[in-house]
This record gives sequence, C-alpha cells and structure tokens, in this order.
Amino acid sequence: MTAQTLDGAATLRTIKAELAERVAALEEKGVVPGLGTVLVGDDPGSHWYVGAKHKDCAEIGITSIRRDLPATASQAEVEAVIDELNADDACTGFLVQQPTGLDEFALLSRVDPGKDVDGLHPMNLGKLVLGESGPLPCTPVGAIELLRRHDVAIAGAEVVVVGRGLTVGRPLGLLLTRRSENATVTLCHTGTVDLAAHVRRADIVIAAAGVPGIITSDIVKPGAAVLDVGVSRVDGKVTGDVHPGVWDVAGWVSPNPKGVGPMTRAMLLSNIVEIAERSVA
Ligand SMILES: Nc1nc(=O)c2c([nH]1)NC[C@@H]1CN(c3ccc(C(=O)N[C@@H](CCC(=O)O)C(=O)O)cc3)C=[N+]21
Repeated sequence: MTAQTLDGAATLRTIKAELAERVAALEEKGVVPGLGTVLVGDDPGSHWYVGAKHKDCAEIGITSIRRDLPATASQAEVEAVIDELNADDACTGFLVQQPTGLDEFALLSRVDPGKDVDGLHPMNLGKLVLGESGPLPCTPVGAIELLRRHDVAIAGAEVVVVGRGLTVGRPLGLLLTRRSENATVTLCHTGTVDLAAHVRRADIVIAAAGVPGIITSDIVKPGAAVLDVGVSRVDGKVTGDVHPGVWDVAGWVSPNPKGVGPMTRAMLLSNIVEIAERSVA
C-alpha cells in the first residue's frame, strides 16, 4: 500500500487563490491588508521563512512591512519595534519570528492582541482555552485544515499528537477537542512511557517532536493519517519525524517539506484577511 499525499504546497496554492478574491473585495472597500514581520538575527532558516511569507503576501495583494534587526538587538529595541507596529494603521497584523534569543513571553505579550496573526498572545491562547473566537495558531490550524481538505474524518477519531510545544502540540490538543472537531486526543511527550502503544491505536498521528524518523512503520496502524510537522536539519536538509517506511502502511501522509509548512503560511494569510475583514464589517 502506498499512502495518499496530504499535499500542503498544492493546498497553499488553492487557499491563496481563495484569499486573493477576498483581498480584492477588501480593496474595493478601500482596505489594503498589511503584514508586518519582526526578524532578529541572521539564521538562514528564519530568513527563508520570513521571505516566503512576504512573497505569499505580494502574490495575493497584501502589503509587507518588514523589520529586520541584528542579532545584537536588545529586548528594549525589539519591544520598541513592536510598539511601532502596534500603532501603525497600515499594519493589519504582525508577528515576531521565533526564536529571537530574547524573552519570548514578554515579546508575545506586548503585541496588540488584535494584531496577533500568530494567535500566540496569552490573551488569544486564553480565548482558545475558553472557547471564545480569536486568531488561532497557524501551524496547528494548518494541520487540521490539511486533513479537512483531504476529507480525512476528524470527528470521533483517535488522534495521537507527539510533542507538547507551545506552537504545535499544546494548542493542537485544545483545537482538536473542541465540539467543532470532536476528536479524542492523546498528547504524548518525552515523559511518555510507551509511545509505540499510543501511536498504534491512532487513526491520526500528528508528529511534532523534532526527532528525525521517530514515527516508524511498525508502530503506525494500517490506513492511518500521519502528519509530519517535525523540522530537523540533517546534513542541511529538512528532515521530518516520519520515517519513509510509513508511506507503505499509512492511508495518508503529509510530506515534509511540502506538507504542514506551507499550510502554516496559508493560515497566517487567512488570519490577516480575517482581521482586515472584521475592520470593515
Ligand atoms: N512567530 C513565528 N511564527 C511562525 O509561524 C513561525 C515562527 N515564529 N518560527 C518558525 C516556525 C516555522 N515556520 C514555518 C513556516 C513555513 C514553512 C514552510 O513553508 N516550509 C516549506 C519549505 C521548507 C524548506 O525547504 O526549508 C515546506 O515545508 O515545504 C516551514 C516552517 C513558521 N514558524
């Protein structure tokens, strides 16, 4: 058996075409959405991500506001840039690319929660816990949207999430257990005693551990959907958490690259357009 591809790159193209129409409708009402990014330091990976986000924006008519700061930038300097973007009417929403090497909680907390396109501000994460609407974290929502658009059943599914990080695993548990998703979620992490026993029971496995190849074919239930969110660099190449042998057993697999990564960008664009639409409603 060879798994079907959960193609994030193609889905990003589809979503961009949908959003381009909504951006055009906003422009007719005199609103041009703008995305701001704050990048600290010169990590090549981070530069690539931020560049890709601005390219996406240009393609669909969203303007870009880019603030690149040197690795030597202080907490106060980054906070001053955040204050500036909070006050800038041309900036619909913005994000501080992680990691910064600075106090991330202080930075996240300083972003105007109404401009938080990452959905990671403590108030927006709190709204997610409380079941109130607000911007949602891009990577976990992107993973769910990728499943939805390939008709993988989520309601009633046994989902095993591997990893409890702030940007993926932890919010995924919250998102998937909402009434609108209705999945049963097991959140595994480095303290999990028998990972294989959990993964074997899963209809959907979402791997966000950052451990290359940790999900092997012998622990995947035949026909399961397996999403590879892990990002490690092995010899300079992006390597995911899912061992290639899994493609012979699973029903669906998201590749990495071209899986959940592009979906993160799609949900970022979607968050900006939604904030802009709310401003004219
Ligand atoms: N404040 C903040 N918000 C983020 O959303 C955020 C962040 N910080 N820090 C880093 C992570 C990582 N991230 C990715 C975005 C796009 C791809 C992506 O499009 N990857 C392509 C290419 C991968 C490659 O070849 O390097 C793919 O998977 O096909 C991956 C990863 C957003 N992040």
